[in-house]
Amino acid sequence: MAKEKTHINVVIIGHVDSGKSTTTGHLVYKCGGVDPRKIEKFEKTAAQMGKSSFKYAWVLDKLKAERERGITIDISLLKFSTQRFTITIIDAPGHRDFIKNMITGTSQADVALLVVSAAKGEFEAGVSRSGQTREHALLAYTLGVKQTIVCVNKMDLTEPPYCQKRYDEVVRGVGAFLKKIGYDAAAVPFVPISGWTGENMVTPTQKMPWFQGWKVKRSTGHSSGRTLLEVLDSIQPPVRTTNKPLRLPLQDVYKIRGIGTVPVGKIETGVLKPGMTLVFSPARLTAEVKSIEMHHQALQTALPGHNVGFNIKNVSVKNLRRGDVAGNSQQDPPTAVESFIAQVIVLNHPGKIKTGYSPVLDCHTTHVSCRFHELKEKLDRRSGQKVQDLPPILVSGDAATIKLVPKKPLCVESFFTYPPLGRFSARDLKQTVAVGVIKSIEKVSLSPQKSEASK
Ligand SMILES: Nc1nc2c(ncn2[C@@H]2O[C@H](COP(=O)(O)OP(=O)(O)OP(=O)(O)O)[C@@H](O)[C@H]2O)c(=O)[nH]1
Repeated sequence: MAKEKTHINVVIIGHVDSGKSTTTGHLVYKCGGVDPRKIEKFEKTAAQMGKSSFKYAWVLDKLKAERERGITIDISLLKFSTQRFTITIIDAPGHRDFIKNMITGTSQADVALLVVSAAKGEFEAGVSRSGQTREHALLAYTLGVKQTIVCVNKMDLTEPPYCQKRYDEVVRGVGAFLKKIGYDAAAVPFVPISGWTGENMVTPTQKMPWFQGWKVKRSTGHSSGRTLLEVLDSIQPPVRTTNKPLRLPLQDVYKIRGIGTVPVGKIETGVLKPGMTLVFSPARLTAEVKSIEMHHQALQTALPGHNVGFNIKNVSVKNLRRGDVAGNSQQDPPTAVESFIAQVIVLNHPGKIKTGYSPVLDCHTTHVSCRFHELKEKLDRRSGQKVQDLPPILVSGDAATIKLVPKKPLCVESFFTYPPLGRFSARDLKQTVAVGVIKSIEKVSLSPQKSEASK
């Protein structure tokens, strides 16, 4: 039996219309992740509607519609295999509520594929102050997505087509702000492609002889790739924490005909098995796991990194929601927090931040408004050393230790104990105003409610 390939979650991010859906749909199609008959059907329908350029983008949307009809219990929409990995493309968020969905999807990812258009004016729009290219890269970094690959897309639309000068210009622009955010620019590969024509996606292109591949620095030495597929295959397998207690932030909860309540999400730490009794926090519910599925296959042991759907007994779908965290009732079960202490960096807030400020915090899959209860100390941004006790205000660029109090029930963890549940970004005025790492939590001292049946 062939050794099972490592499982990797990839989230596709980038400015509106940069080509995320087209590139994703075309890549999965070329890697055999989509039934060719489906593409033919999409091609015919798209042509009839005069939208033939949308045929690959529809792959994503149609499969999403399938899922929403409740005919599958896992969220992993698109799966395909490369030489080394089984890759799940995490739900590419639609237009509505984009940032929230993008953050939730990103918080589940091991790798971010940042799609940047090289077409005239489109790159510039994406990196402008109102553009999403920069904000998405910042959110991916903050939410702990360790590896990023930049697809320089729409190379067929540069002037002249497949122009090296334009590619170099985009690489310089994006590399500069990735470095500013904190990425090790030498470890971020760039790949010129056309998501529409398929150039340089899975086979080397003749149209860009000037591109001989990208050497990336890895802890295991250097690896390189020329096509998008080769670069995806060169990523560093993520370190999975199986030796910690279970933490599974819910991405969504479905009611599946003939099965019952099915929460879905990515296992961040620990393992999930049928028969386990779970605690859900802050819902304060307990329930037994009946079955687990990933990519339509039943699992007896689900591991960190796995995007799973699992069926639970005696809990109604309306009592659980995105942002609840599942854990093992026998091993450090998750609980809600009264408050938590975090190290926060203020990014681009137009005014002055004082005690009482209450932005929305995005942490793992949850979005909850939290009050800046006490500005405990101002820190030197580089060294982290204290420079002032109880600063009266904070402005852009300041770093501080802050006590935060959630305005609604919230389950988060210290970064040291459970890293994926211990980092957050704060949003206000429709932009990311701060990022933070949780140093300690004060737990709510309540025992979890029994499941409905045992009441
Ligand atoms: N010529 C050309 N057009 C492309 C390419 N990639 C995408 N497009 C077109 O650009 C438009 C937007 O593509 P999408 O894939 O929907 O972009 P997106 O980033 O998913 O868009 P949103 O989900 O709305 O943010 C469509 O008309 C695509 O056909 C490309 O490589 N070359």
